[in-house]
Amino acid sequence: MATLYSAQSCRAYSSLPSSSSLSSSSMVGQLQRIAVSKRFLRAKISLQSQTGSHHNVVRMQDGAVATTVTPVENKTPLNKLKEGLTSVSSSEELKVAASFDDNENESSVSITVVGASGDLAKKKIFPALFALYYEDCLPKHFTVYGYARSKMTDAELRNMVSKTLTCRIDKRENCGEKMEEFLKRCFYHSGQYDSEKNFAELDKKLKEHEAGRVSNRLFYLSIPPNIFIDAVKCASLSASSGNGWTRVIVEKPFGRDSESSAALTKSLKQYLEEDQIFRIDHYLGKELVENLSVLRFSNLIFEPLWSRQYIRNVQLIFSEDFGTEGRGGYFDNYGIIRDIMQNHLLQILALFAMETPVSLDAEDIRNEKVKVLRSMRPLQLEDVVIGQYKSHTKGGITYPAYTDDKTVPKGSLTPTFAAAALFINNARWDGVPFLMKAGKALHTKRAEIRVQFRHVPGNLYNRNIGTDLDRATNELVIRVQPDEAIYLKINNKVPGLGMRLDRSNLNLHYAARYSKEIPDAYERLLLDAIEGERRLFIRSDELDAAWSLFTPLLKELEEKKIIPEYYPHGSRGPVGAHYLAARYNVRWGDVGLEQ
Ligand SMILES: NC(=O)C1=CN([C@@H]2O[C@H](COP(=O)(O)OP(=O)(O)OC[C@H]3O[C@@H](n4cnc5c(N)ncnc54)[C@H](OP(=O)(O)O)[C@@H]3O)[C@@H](O)[C@H]2O)C=CC1
Ligand SMILES: O=C1O[C@H](COP(=O)(O)O)[C@@H](O)[C@H](O)[C@H]1O
Repeated sequence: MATLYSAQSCRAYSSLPSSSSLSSSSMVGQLQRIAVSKRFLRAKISLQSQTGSHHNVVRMQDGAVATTVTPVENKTPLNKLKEGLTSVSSSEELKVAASFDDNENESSVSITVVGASGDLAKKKIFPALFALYYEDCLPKHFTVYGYARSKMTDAELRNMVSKTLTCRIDKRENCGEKMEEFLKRCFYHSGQYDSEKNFAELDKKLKEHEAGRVSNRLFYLSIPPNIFIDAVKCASLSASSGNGWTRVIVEKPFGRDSESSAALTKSLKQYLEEDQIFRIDHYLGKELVENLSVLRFSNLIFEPLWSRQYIRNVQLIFSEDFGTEGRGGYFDNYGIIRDIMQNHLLQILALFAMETPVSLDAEDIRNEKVKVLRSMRPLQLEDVVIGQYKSHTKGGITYPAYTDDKTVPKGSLTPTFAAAALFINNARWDGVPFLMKAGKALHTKRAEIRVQFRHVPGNLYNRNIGTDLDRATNELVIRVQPDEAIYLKINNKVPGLGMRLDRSNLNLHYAARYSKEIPDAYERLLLDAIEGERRLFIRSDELDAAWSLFTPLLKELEEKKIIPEYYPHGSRGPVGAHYLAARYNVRWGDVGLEQ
């Protein structure tokens, strides 16, 4: 099957044929297509000399070729491409007089991982940067700096990082060599997070690497939230770029309620403009979450069904089969509602439920998402069930309770499980329950979106289905992880002379359909931040709206000291979740024989 549009890997575009100037008639369609799908464009921009100037050529995966017009100084290639595209009119002869390569050669990107000695940096950020390097997605002149208080030499940082780098299963070619090359571009600077002097030293080192080129700087704050502002202040005052862009990726948690989140935003904005702040929610970078809009907006069969008219309920389910394990100190201050629901699941909900955006531009999409969030009613206590895992012995092994974690205060009431019913009070979704369920130390690790459709009115085959009409409900399942898949449960005739129906799956199983390994969410998001693409990052008004929904509930839970329902480590979680769903006439789709 042919692949439509856009490159999936930067690497696939590294060698492009020469192209001469192209006429508008052949180009306009292609340019429009690039314009509408520019977010998906991961095409390598090839720079070719033509009559003394330089000509920018982009080849789409389906072989289409497009050229772009003069870029603007000091922009990343993708932005330059966007700039070029918007200035093309349908009647124009596309003559290109651009010089991307000069800009490319003159600009550099320095990525500083603040908190480089930490868990997230080792587990996710350095491996994602390497994967981008391996895929030729990083700019020609880039440098990675680790920054933390721990004392380390460059060699020690490289040694630490090298232990976490992996090669793609489908691309082992030259991987060792690439790792060596990547590690040579990694450096370390030890400093305090609240020391302008230490950041000024970093600035000096960055300048040496930038060697007089336009300097673009990305700071990834991979540190505990209580030191975000110190680090932002020092980075901004002492180490921001003098002639290029400076961007800061901020990790969650973005506060713990409306007030603290607003205070964080206010403090960040003392040092940064909103468009420099990239609030990361790594679930938005997951492949199947990214695909949600494609599925809905580019297939005729789904969009007409996407409303209260046909959808009975939507379920957003997150479960982990391990406990807080070492992160109990952090977790106890937040709990599962803040850790997973208020951000990851709510973001998926907003993307799922939004109206068709004007375009795929970041602001158009975020405008629609924020409308969904603002149309929702804040959660009430009766809409929620909370739980906490207790110790459980199985097969001679004893699994600890949440409160057995030494970093968790004894008697903590922090929920490690929650189920909630949310409603969107707009014309499309009025009355449709959006049920969320999130938990740690459950029986399985999974994240999925389940869409249960209404029963077929006057179904001719009701007799063959039996009394339990729920068993015949069409259900669309988007399995975000693991083993990514999209499947649709349909009723089907069991082959044979009789008339017996069963429920079968139309199944798009990614491992069977696509040979390419799925990139980690952090790869996509880091690349977006480098390219200045904000679509998958949280805007401050989205964040405010998200906190408004959860803050009253969180306060009430804490003030009233609501006792969670205890569930055994490794179980399916509290039964209360089933009663909650039943109140809205819903059965959780992940429970039962066939899932
Ligand atoms: N780990 C994960 O899976 C996830 C993490 N996050 C978020 O990412 C950020 C980083 O997480 P993670 O790597 O786990 O964090 P860590 O606790 O590992 O902290 C990162 C680094 O920050 C420094 N640090 C830790 N505590 C303090 C402190 N009290 N004061 C000053 N410096 C401190 C340490 O470096 P040094 O001592 O060398 O200065 C440490 O190596 C956090 O905001 C977290 O909430 C988000 C999603 C998942
Ligand atoms: O943000 C978080 O996400 C992880 C789960 O991420 P995943 O990509 O592994 O599904 C979760 O374990 C952690 O508690 C939370 O802070």
